[in-house]
Amino acid sequence: MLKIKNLHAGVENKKILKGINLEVNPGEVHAIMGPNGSGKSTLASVIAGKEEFNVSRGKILFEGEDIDEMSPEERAHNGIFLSFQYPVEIPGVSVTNFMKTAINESRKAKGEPDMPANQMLKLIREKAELLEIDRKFLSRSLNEGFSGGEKKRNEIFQMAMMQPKLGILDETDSGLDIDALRIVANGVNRLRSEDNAFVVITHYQRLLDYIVPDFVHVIHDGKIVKSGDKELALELEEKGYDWIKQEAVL
Ligand SMILES: Nc1ncnc2c1ncn2[C@@H]1O[C@H](COP(=O)(O)OP(=O)(O)OP(=O)(O)O)[C@@H](O)[C@H]1O
Repeated sequence: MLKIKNLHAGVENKKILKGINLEVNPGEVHAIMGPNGSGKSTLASVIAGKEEFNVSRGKILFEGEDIDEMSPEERAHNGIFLSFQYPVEIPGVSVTNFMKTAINESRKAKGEPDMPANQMLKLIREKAELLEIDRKFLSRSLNEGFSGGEKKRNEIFQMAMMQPKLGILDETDSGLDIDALRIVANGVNRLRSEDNAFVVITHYQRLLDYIVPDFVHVIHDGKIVKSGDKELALELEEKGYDWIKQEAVL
């Protein structure tokens, strides 16, 4: 689904990613960990197409297609979802209405008609139930006065509604408490299927007790320096990152 080959990217004169290789197949969950400032969020942003970053070398293929020229919106319409890409607060626009607009925009971009109202309602009900979201929450103004946990719930609800092929969750600086951790983990677990894939960027080994990843990768200084399974996350929890940094130098 996603193939990243020798990706080099940065901002202006600063090189941040220095040769990332990563392959994500349908049905897989990949966790990305690594010390502060190693390039994790940048990787998420570059996959999503955020314009402040430049790709200087390498390629990102999504379903076999080079996405370099695609705008963030086109990438989203093609099935790439990045959490918190649009953390906007819109007074007077409910969570539900925002989602209706987002879904119909995406359909319009693909040349499809608006989703019929009854189908939309069914989808909203189904996803709200799946994620145990209270009806009252759906009528609140988007992000206005949301607590950290409510923002997470909204984000996971957005992901559920958009039904992306690839969901990228950047949890590195989101200050997840135990409830938010469960919201994210349950959301991913319930949405996981053989047809979609998730990349979860996190500092929280604990999150990976709930979402069991197929692969764990460690980024250091813009490169993936170690990959393994969930045991690697436990090892990192125990030993920290120094041994990995030393291995990377050797
Ligand atoms: N827009 C930007 N302009 C300048 N430097 C940036 C920008 N975005 C990221 N960087 C720098 O690139 C490096 C990698 O940042 P990034 O946010 O990708 O790291 P991270 O691994 O996600 O870190 P953390 O774990 O602290 O969230 C850092 O040195 C950061 O200061």
